[in-house]
Amino acid sequence: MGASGRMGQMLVRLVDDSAETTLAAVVERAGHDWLGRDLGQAMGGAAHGLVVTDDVDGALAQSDVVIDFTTPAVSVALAHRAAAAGVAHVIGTTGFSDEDLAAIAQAGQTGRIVRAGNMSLGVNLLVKLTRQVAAALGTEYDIEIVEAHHRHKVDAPSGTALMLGEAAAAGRGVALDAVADRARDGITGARAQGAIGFHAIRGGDYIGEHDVIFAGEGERIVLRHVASDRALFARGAVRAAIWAQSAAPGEYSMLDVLGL
Ligand SMILES: NC(=O)C1=CN([C@@H]2O[C@H](COP(=O)(O)OP(=O)(O)OC[C@H]3O[C@@H](n4cnc5c(N)ncnc54)[C@H](OP(=O)(O)O)[C@@H]3O)[C@@H](O)[C@H]2O)C=CC1
Ligand SMILES: O=C(O)C1=N[C@H](C(=O)O)C[C@H](O)C1
Repeated sequence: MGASGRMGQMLVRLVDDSAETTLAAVVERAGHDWLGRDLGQAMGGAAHGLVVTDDVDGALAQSDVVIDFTTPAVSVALAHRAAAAGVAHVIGTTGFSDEDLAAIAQAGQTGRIVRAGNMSLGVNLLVKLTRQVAAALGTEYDIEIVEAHHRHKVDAPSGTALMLGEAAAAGRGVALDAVADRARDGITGARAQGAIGFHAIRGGDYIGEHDVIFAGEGERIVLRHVASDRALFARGAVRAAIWAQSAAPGEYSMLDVLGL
């Protein structure tokens, strides 16, 4: 789903190159200029043999799993269509509202869904570490999450930053919504003890960088992940797609896939 996108094109190459996977169909939005064209030629290379389509249900009928890095509205609708078709759904999309997440959870009652704001092993390990460090340190250590992404990214904080924030809040035994501080500007007053701050840098070609800072008196601990190749996320998504084949209905995360 979203074959022409930054992640979509990465996934096409990876699925084609893997001995464990076969690309069954490629979908783009109605009106897209790739529709009706050979996929390989649309990507600027040799003919592939698959034609890009906007027929979602036709594509699902030919597939065991759909990998989806698109937009929240597309992913929410697809979660229900994939569940109805008995097709597993790997969701990499970020920027969901609470209502979107509830709708995806509902689809996960009958469908098999793996959803993660970051599909990399390193970030999911960082999620575990963040929870541990937050649990070990008291609220005298201020938690700030700083993320940097390319200029085209449309959502903030990033899905990864929110995963890290959720982990930090869980480590402290609080709800993220109760402590998140997502926008500081002007005379904000002093920092509230226990707040978890979020900061988003957007520019150039950053692929994705995340720091979780625990700032105390006389010391700072910084947990950092730097993605230097987008293929990292695609590899995680393909791993999730294979894992989902043997999963029972439910909504899973990459922690489940990776056994973390
Ligand atoms: N979980 C993870 O590990 C990662 C998650 N992401 C997330 O994945 C999402 C996509 O990122 P990225 O690839 O950079 O974004 P892009 O904008 O490059 O790709 C999104 C693609 O989805 C297509 N699309 C839009 N609407 C539809 C539709 N109705 N049907 C089919 N395709 C559609 C877009 O087409 P068009 O442009 O023509 O509208 C575009 O090709 C973002 O939410 C991002 O945050 C990204 C990297 C890693
Ligand atoms: O939009 C991106 O590019 C990325 N999005 C994900 C996010 O929102 O965290 C994952 C990765 O950082 C790249």
